[in-house]
Amino acid sequence: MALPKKKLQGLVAATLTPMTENGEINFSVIGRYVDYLVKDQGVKNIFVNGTTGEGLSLSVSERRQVAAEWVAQGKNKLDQVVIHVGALSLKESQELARHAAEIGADGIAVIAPFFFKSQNKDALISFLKEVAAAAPALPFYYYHIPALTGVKIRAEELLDGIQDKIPTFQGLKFTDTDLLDFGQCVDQNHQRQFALLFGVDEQLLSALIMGASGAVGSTYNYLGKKTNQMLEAFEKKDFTTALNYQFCIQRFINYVIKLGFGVSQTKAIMTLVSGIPMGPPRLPLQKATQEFTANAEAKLKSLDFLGPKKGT
Ligand SMILES: CC(=O)N[C@@H]([C@@H](O)[C@H](O)[C@H](O)CO)[C@@H](O)CC(=O)C(=O)O
Repeated sequence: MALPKKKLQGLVAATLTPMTENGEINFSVIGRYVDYLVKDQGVKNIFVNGTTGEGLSLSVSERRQVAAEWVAQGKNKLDQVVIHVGALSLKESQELARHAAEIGADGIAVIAPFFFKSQNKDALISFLKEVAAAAPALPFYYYHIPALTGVKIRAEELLDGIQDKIPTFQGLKFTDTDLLDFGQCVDQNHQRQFALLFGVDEQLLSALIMGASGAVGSTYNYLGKKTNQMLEAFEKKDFTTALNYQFCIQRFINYVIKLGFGVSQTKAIMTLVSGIPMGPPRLPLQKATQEFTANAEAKLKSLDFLGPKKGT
């Protein structure tokens, strides 16, 4: 079994899937997107085809092409490319896992199936195990996001003994505000063998104190640099500075959440901040309004989050 080159840590940007105005995937900007993450945001790990990437709104063929493009464009630039391969169909998920291995991805992640839901931990692990087995040389991450899947099996319960069932298991992407559950995952992970990646950007500092090894999120696409400053202050045990950064990031996220915030709005903000066109989301999501974008821009400016504008 191949182990990861290095444990996944630090910031991981949950990438958006750029689209053209008529709803096709805009592969042509992915190279620029990689450079922007690395050079402007200091983010060298990505999580592709997840929630932010609208992975579950893409066809299997599109998911394969998007994954392949990110891996190709990220070669020698990015540290790790993790592909989300979760699907309602086990066969599709296995196909995507095999494909991720073929193209040279650094890991795969899987969400809990959310139409027919696993009723208990064993059922969920049986599903995850079958997917992981389709890519036996790739590190496997469970993507815990109960608010969207409706699968409420606690992560700490799932983690208990999981490597006996899934030998490639390498960690969790934990997108939930239940810090008791997250803390108990960290507590179990005393040998620090797993990457425990937190997914609620506005609460990252609390998770770092609990022992998160890194974070996967949508805002690291455009607030990666700011968040990296928070991580640096935390590493130096300068908790006052770290908290100031977290509060500043919270002011922005709190503001946009009140306006209505999701993938569509993230596409609008990323277009504004990076100058790279992300295009509209795919239905059933709807494009962010111009009013949202204008308000978000004013807030970014007032917080001094807008660097010099890039040419499009
Ligand atoms: C529900 C949701 O989309 N959560 C985001 C967060 O980054 C979120 O946008 C952020 O914390 C703002 O609330 C990520 O956890 C999602 C993510 O990493 C992904 O795209 O897979």
